[in-house]
Amino acid sequence: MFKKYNELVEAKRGQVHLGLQLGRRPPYEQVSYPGQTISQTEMASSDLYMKNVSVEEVLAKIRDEVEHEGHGASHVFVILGASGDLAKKKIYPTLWWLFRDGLLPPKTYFIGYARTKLTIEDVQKNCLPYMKVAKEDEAGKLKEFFKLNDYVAGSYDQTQDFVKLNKAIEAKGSSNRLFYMALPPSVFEPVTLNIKAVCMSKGDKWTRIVVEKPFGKDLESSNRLSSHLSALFKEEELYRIDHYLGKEMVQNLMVLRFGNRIFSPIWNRDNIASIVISFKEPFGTQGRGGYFDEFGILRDVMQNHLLQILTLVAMEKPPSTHAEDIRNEKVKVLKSIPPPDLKNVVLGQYIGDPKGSGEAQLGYLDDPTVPKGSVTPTFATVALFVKNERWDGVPFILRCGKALNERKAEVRVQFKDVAGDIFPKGEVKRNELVIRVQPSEAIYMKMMAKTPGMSISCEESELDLTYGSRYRGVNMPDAYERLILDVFMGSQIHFVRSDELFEAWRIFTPLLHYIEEHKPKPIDYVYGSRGPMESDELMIKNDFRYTGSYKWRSNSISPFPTKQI
Ligand SMILES: NC(=O)C1=CN([C@@H]2O[C@H](COP(=O)(O)OP(=O)(O)OC[C@H]3O[C@@H](n4cnc5c(N)ncnc54)[C@H](OP(=O)(O)O)[C@@H]3O)[C@@H](O)[C@H]2O)C=CC1
Ligand SMILES: O=C1O[C@H](COP(=O)(O)O)[C@@H](O)[C@H](O)[C@H]1O
Repeated sequence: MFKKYNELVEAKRGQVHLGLQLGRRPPYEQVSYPGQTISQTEMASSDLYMKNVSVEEVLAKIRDEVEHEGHGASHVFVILGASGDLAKKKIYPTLWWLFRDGLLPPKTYFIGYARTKLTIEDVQKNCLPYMKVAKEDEAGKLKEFFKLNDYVAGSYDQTQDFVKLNKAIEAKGSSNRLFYMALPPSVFEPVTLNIKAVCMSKGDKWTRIVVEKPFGKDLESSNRLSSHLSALFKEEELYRIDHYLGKEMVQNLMVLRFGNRIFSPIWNRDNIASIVISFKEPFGTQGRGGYFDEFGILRDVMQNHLLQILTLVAMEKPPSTHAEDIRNEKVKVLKSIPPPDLKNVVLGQYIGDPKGSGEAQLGYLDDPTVPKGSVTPTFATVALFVKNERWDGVPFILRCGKALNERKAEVRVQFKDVAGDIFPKGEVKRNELVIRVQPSEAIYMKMMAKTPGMSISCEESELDLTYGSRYRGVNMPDAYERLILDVFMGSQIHFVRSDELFEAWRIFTPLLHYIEEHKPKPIDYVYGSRGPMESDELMIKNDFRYTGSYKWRSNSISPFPTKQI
């Protein structure tokens, strides 16, 4: 296990071009240059990097760590809200997968903390259904994992309970500390205050705080939370998770755009007509309408996941792949986006499908946890504009909804019509580059090709990079696995910085306040449909053409019959 973690650290260190900041990277000697200062690309841990320390100091620190290897823990991961839904469905399973695959640093311990009095056996029982344990092969390893777990029951606002938690952490020895806030936002403030007061790591060990969304409800509440957190912690100690940034195809956007010569010259308003970024889910609120109703689809998905994807699609090339360079570019894009005009907004709410079965028969308002007559949107399409030289006039259409016809998240870049078309009218269709985030990751470029054979007409075809066939058997880690590992390693590339958050709320707050004040009735759409027709109309108005003529033939079936010779 130890070996594997080191291999990963080494592999990541090899990717200096990916700008990863490592929490720890033995052995340093191979890459150090005595007398020189650690530079951005010769990174050590982010905290060391921030202090711009010399190589000699880094070496001394590493030697010290190696000397004390035998004693104490290296890391303690604290799950706050350990009795909750996120903890059992995502955080514990993710820690288990990382542990099972030998990707965690050696001597990592886990401590659950929540008000409910639980034993480790209870925690294990709660999480087991989500941990995907291969029964015979992994039973021993699972035992090992839970042996490294502890649980402390305590309140969120009593400092003496956090003193108890601190004692449990200290019992593991001197360690780096990660606190994962799997908690409702209502207790963020007392919990972070108590961590700062009594649970911070000592000496040269670091503390990192992972914060889950929602990061506020609007610009004002988000700013309040940001000021609270920044008064307690340094920005490099804060990891704001947007789990879409951990998805393979979202991470791939940087490589696709900046690692290919073919895209950069056409990635602009001269060539692109519109860009659609979609999120669709085929189920409704599933009895969690009470929670959802407070936020609605704009806060739940659009203001964070879709806007984050937009920034990666629209940003300029950063000077390097260092986290701060990337996040600077993302912020610049956000600063260029004015709040949406109401004429570019369609809001919907699902109603039951009388012909459907089970949950599909129930509309949003039939959920007993949803307040009567709620006008909270469960679907939204919003066209945004990036007012800069590259994108002026190009609509970025963000579209998301619950209880739709399929599960899908994708980016669809639609190019302009061919100028001076010489083919029969209507035959040539627009090119489209589709980046499918989920399910079944794929990138395909819809393009025109001559119809094979004697024909001289053209037809729609594709360049197809379907991951399932191109990368057969490759393990695709879950978004949380990548992101939690990044926290261990001190890489903030895939985390949201406070100024990104500020801009994201600045863009959406006027619309959110309008909805709260004026309560416009969302358009009904039937459970299991594509959403309101008005959304398609808004897309047409914003220069997205859907022809419905494209037919994809799976690449596993050859359309050409093999000739018998
Ligand atoms: N490598 C691969 O795996 C490949 C897979 N394919 C698959 O082939 C299928 C077709 O691909 P695709 O490009 O992308 O085909 P189309 O251009 O035919 O469809 C594009 C999308 O347009 C949307 N749409 C449907 N009706 C309307 C409408 N009236 N107005 C506006 N939009 C509409 C649909 O999405 P929505 O309902 O979300 O609006 C649809 O998915 C897909 O299932 C795709 O995944 C294609 C190529 C390669
Ligand atoms: O953040 C959220 O995301 C999920 C969808 O995540 P996915 O990885 O399954 O696509 C969504 O269901 C939830 O409402 C939202 O809060």
